Amino acid sequence: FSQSLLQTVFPAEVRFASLKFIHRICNWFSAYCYYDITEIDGVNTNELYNAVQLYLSSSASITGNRLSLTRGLNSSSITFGLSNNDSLIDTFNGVKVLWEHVVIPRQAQTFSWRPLPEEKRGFLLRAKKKDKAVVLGSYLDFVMEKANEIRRKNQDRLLYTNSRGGSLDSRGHPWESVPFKHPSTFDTLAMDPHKKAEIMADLLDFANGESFYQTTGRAWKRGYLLYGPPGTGKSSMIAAMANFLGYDIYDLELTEVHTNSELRKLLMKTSSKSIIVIEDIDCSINLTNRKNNSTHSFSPPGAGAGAGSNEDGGNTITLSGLLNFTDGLWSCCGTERIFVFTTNHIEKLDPALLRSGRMDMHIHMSYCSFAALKILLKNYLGYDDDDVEKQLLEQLEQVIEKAEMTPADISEVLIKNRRNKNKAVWELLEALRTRAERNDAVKSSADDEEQEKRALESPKEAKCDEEKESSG
Ligand SMILES: Nc1ncnc2c1ncn2[C@@H]1O[C@H](COP(=O)(O)OP(=O)(O)OP(=O)(O)O)[C@@H](O)[C@H]1O
Repeated sequence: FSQSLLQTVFPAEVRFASLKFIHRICNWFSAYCYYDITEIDGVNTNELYNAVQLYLSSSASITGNRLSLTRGLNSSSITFGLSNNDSLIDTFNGVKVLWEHVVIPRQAQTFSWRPLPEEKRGFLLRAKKKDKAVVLGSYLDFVMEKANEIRRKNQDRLLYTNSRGGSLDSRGHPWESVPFKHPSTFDTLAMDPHKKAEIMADLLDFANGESFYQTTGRAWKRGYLLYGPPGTGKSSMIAAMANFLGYDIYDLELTEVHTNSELRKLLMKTSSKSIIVIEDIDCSINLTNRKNNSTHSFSPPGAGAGAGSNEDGGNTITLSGLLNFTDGLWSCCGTERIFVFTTNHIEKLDPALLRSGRMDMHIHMSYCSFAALKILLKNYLGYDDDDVEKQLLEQLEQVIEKAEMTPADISEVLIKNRRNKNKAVWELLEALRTRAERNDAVKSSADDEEQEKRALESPKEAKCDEEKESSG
């Protein structure tokens, strides 16, 4: 009765104005301010809504009692989220804020050009008025940043390769991609633990070094040169680096790139937080010494003898083009990028590539050491130090260096007998011994040859010395 009386006595405009007035007074005295972050902002999806949802998924997974679980397309992990109309308190730099996930049914008659979700979703952020500056100034930026990080971690990373002959795909992109699923990690990588720790620390320093690179005025990039015999784990190391940092990999096939400008365009289309790899750099292009080549140009194998005459016109990549790719102004079109070159023959590389500052870290991937062998025994057979007889372990240690076997060779022996662990270790010892003996034999015959050569040369040398003395 009162409601209908009020409605007849007071017109709608008056009621609306008085409600607004009461609201304003309440707001005036309230210690809090509120922010609405709706899922759809007009007709566009609100990026901030998605970011908040992801950000809260990290805190909700720890503290929430009731969570909504989702798993996105192309993702291998489950994300947690706040349930409908649930709330959660978050703290940032000592400032407490409350997040509420508000979900209300959308009115059926709402008109829109595109189909809208049946529910109207949004986040309500409540903060103290005195903390308004912190919330608007840095908290929301922090939320966006954190969400990007989580998105990168959740999403499967991609392995890119440049398209054949520099052709573009349907989106006009020069890179083709597939999900990157290589299981290699620093735990599975067999190498000296100190070296491994050093590389991991270097990678972490790089990834967390934004302010360092900014204050020193250096481009935020780093170069690694991996060298060593085939099968020592260079590719596995690259995969481990990507898995460790959560970066995408761009596997650059240099033989498919014909000019320096093509190389630059490829670089421009790579994203930040990525590893750009050129494997077997000594085989990819004909890297002869610059001094021997007046045009400073190198043609991919099969590009023809006269290809070096015109930098961008012919089928030519120059060493300077490659160095510009990693070093010059173009290398900075994007941030947080790692360049990795691999080679089996470091001696074949042009000194310009090896000069200090060009490749920041040279990593020698060597034959399997005893420390690396222990990692392989653990990975393949589940053996710890105590599980292998002490004597057997000592025998392995004695021959491993002499045998000069790569981790790939050792893995083969272990895989073959992995159902019979004891047999696997004995067979490995046998293989190591055979290799060590063979290497000893080769070495001693090489020594003999050297001695014979010296003996043949020595009479000549003696004669020379005599002549020198007499003329002196
Ligand atoms: N250091 C290592 N730790 C663990 N596994 C290794 C290691 N080195 C080699 N392997 C094993 O051997 C296989 C071949 O290794 P990988 O391709 O990484 O060697 P590579 O040095 O890149 O060889 P290439 O120079 O021929 O490309 C890998 O699949 C891995 O299983």
